[in-house]
Amino acid sequence: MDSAEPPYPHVVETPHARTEIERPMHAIVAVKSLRSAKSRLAGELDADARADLVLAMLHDTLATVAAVSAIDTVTVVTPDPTVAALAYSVGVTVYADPAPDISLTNGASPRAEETLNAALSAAAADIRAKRGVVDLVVLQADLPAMRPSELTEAVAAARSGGRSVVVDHHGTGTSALFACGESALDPRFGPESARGHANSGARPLNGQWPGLRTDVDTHADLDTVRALGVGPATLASLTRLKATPSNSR
Ligand SMILES: Nc1nc2c(ncn2[C@@H]2O[C@H](COP(=O)(O)OP(=O)(O)OP(=O)(O)O)[C@@H](O)[C@H]2O)c(=O)[nH]1
Ligand SMILES: C=C(OP(=O)(O)O)C(=O)O
Repeated sequence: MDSAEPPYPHVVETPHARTEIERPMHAIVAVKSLRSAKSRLAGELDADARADLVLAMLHDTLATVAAVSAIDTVTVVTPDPTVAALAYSVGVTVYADPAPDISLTNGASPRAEETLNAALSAAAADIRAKRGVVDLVVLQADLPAMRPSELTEAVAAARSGGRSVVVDHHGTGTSALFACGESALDPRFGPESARGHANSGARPLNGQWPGLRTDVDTHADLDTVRALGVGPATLASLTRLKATPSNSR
């Protein structure tokens, strides 16, 4: 981020004219246990550094979502008490990640994406059981360069109906999955999820949304979001990481 810029240029409320027929939109953000988070960065960052970065990116992602008036509420689904504490501290609802149903996996350990998709489906069902037919968006938790204007535009495009997907910057993953109206969420996160969502009927959304499309899994992704400009929590975390000799690149 250019030091001449204001500290958090992307958290500026974006104007959104709510029409009478619009349903409330609820965001769901999943975060796994900090102990196992960001394993693809394990070669360069130790567990404490990865946890610090995950919390910082979550903080910035939630701040951006909070600045989008088209999104009414946010639920963080997580089994992790530290993540839950952060979510509570910024006024977000927490849905405790249900334990994986081993009976569905014949007693074998479920694959990572099975537990993620099960957690997302359970959170979505809980929200709709409590609030009726509402529009839903699952957002990645690691979108530190996302701007409110990008998310506002994506929400507007998704409102035209059904299930839709924001494909990530690699073209293979999913940054956001929308389920509007009566549509089931039917999450298919995991490897090649962009194709999984499109093949199951989700409409890919078009838009110049580099921040929204850049979730962070690798050091190359970190370089990309740095170049786009990250929020203050992520910037501070990256500064702390740089200051730790064992984590320098
Ligand atoms: N609540 C919940 N969130 C999950 C689960 N599995 C993954 N997630 C979250 O879903 C998002 C994408 O998950 P992954 O790409 O598998 O995990 P990651 O920590 O981002 O990165 P890697 O460990 O490198 O795969 C991240 O925000 C994860 O924290 C789960 O079982 N429960
Ligand atoms: C799980 C996904 O995200 P990631 O890029 O973090 O693996 C996905 O895109 O479906």
